[in-house]
Amino acid sequence: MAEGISGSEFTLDSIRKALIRQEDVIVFSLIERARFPMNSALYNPRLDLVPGFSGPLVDFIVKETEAVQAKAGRYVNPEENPFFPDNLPPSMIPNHNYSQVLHPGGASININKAIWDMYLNQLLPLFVDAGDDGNYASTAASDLICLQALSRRIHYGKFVAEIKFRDAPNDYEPPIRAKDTDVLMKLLTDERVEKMVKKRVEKKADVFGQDVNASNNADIKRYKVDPSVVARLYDEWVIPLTKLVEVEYLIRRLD
Ligand SMILES: O=C(O)C(=O)C[C@]1(C(=O)O)C=C[C@@H](O)C=C1
Repeated sequence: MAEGISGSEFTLDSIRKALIRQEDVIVFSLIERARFPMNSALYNPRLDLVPGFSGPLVDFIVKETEAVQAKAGRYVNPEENPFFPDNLPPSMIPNHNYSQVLHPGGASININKAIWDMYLNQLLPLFVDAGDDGNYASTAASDLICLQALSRRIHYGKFVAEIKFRDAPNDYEPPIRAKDTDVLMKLLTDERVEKMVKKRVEKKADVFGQDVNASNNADIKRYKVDPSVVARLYDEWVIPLTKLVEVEYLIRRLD
């Protein structure tokens, strides 16, 4: 299991380290997706490109990929949430013993629909060029890597919330019982950490995404993904959605 959750080392610090590591994956996955143009035919619900399947080609590719991964046990891992959870086949492999640190109510939280809409409708147009190069399958594979990385990071809010609850049950229990989401949101918010996260991801996009030039006269930096887009991704979507997952988790924590 990923760093931060494996039994003995379940602390806010170790979970934050896991979130920091996931930033690298998110930034690199966006850089990979930026190799392809928009390829909007992939997302068009009116182009029935696959005989017998009605819906956008990206849905077809993601559904089929998730089905294979489900059979290989991907969604038995409490860190993973599918984008198309209906009718997923069960795992065919022997169960791995994932440490069960979450409250059982956490399993029902899946906000992938919101992540999908944000990614396709708001984020993609900010960092890919217009155009169509016909590489639909590769583009969709890239999209899925981005989506899964974002989904894993945002749903990590369940683990963050669990540790915050365990660290201060007396603070959290009254607003949980009162179902007071505003108080819960205030309790779990750490503005200093949020500022640091946004600054760090912008820097990572700057370092990882620069076009590297062998000559020294690179006065003008060119980026594969604009660092300000990555900062905005975290500011407008990743952090708010992680907090939404945290609140959703806490509300169920005493059920
Ligand atoms: O690190 C935490 O304490 C978190 O809850 C995670 C996170 C984030 O999404 O980065 C969300 C809320 C906090 O205000 C700070 C950071």
